[in-house]
Amino acid sequence: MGLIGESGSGKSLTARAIMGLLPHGMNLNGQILFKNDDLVSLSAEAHRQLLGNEIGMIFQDYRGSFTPFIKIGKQMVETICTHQKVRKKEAQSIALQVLDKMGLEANRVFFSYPFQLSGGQLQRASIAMAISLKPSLLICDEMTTALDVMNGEKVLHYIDEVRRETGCAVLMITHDLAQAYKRTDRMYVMNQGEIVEEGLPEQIRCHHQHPYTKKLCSCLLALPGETLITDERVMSG
Ligand SMILES: Nc1ncnc2c1ncn2[C@@H]1O[C@H](COP(=O)(O)OP(=O)(O)OP(=O)(O)O)[C@@H](O)[C@H]1O
Repeated sequence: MGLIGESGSGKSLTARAIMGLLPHGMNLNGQILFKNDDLVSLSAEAHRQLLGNEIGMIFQDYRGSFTPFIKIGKQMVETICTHQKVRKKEAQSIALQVLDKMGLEANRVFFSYPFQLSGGQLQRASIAMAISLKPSLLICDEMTTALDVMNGEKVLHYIDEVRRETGCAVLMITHDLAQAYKRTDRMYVMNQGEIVEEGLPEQIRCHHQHPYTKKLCSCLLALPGETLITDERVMSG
């Protein structure tokens, strides 16, 4: 499922509300239905129990995903052991496998401190950690922003694979309309904290009703199309 909308429309706060991680002092009204629970009326402790195993999130700001002075592998193994009933050795093999799937040099990253990795490598390691727990709902908040196109595609492809394998739901929050059209089954458009339109990607793209969706989509359609390279341009180049 894709959630799109301009910067400041409330996408990340929606995700944080699902996680029970709203900034201190913010009030929450309404319902968030997840399986048989209304997350809004759960106690903080019961809500916390759902995080990791049931609901996982890949944050836009990946730098907070790891403690700076503990090696990536140790943190992954501890997280996997806390959430799943597996021994350290098995957790280590799960961690290495997912790091590898993210296109990383699994061994090197496993034995590195966070500061020894590039931003893109660290983001992929944080995605690996969230995915290794195989949550029922995976929230991806602008997760490919720190990645180059090739690694971004690799990660999105792997998340598709995980989705097919485990049947988990993926909530993809993105500014990238093309990515949302390509990767989601249903799209929701958010404006000033409210969902103003929803539908199949084709409906949102070609048969949208709301003026705000029209404005958003026109930005994509306004991208320059492919132009033929003329002999003249080749000669002058
Ligand atoms: N900690 C906070 N305290 C007060 N207001 C906040 C806080 N975090 C976000 N907001 C406000 O809530 C609104 C929605 O923010 P949110 O981060 O959900 O936007 P977004 O759609 O995810 O934007 P972006 O695409 O830029 O990440 C914004 O007006 C923002 O200024």
